[in-house]
Amino acid sequence: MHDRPHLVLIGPMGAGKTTLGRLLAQQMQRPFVDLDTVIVQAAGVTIQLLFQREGEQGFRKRERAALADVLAGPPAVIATGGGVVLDPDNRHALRRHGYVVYLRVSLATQLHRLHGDTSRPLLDTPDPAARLAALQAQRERLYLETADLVFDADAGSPEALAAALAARLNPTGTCYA
Ligand SMILES: Nc1ncnc2c1ncn2[C@@H]1O[C@H](COP(=O)(O)OP(=O)(O)O)[C@@H](O)[C@H]1O
Ligand SMILES: O=C(O)C1=C[C@@H](OP(=O)(O)O)[C@@H](O)[C@H](O)C1
Ligand SMILES: [Mg+2]
Repeated sequence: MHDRPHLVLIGPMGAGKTTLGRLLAQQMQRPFVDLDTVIVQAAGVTIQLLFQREGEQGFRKRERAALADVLAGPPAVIATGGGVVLDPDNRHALRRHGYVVYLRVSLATQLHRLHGDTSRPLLDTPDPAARLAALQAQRERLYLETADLVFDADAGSPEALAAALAARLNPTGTCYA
């Protein structure tokens, strides 16, 4: 058994973690786990409601617990939420149990992909572009220090990007290079 069994996607909102993760898991014949979905299923309410009721802090607590559970489970392709790297214990756990890929995209791509989205409470603001830029300024360093591989996910269909990323990984989900 590989000692870092999971393939983990990190990166900002709109990078395509959920979309590419699902496709990659199919391609690699591994289970797909979306961390936000695990949190929502455990809580029984949406992420917007969790933020309303418990604040971002409450959401982060649930996110930390969900991540620990998922990392202790069977080898999977895991799509995280954009803020998972804020917690130092999460960063450590991700690197210990997974091969971590940072999906890098431009601010313009994020804005384009997330236009009209109402499911992300952090974007419920008059100026989503400024919010995304501020989040990236805070988090980019954390994505880079956590990642084993940085993958440019800015252009191309989800299918083409998933195939290109899979081509850079061997069957255990670690990098050839
Ligand atoms: N390569 C892509 N090209 C165009 N649209 C994409 C691509 N990847 C994802 N999307 C779209 O962008 C939005 C955000 O994708 P999602 O996978 O939810 O990102 P994340 O999980 O990183 O926030 C979704 O509507 C998705 O369909
Ligand atoms: O960047 C963030 O802090 C968040 C990203 C979201 O996931 P995606 O990155 O999949 O959109 C979700 O976890 C929550 O709304 C908070
Ligand atoms: Mg997602």
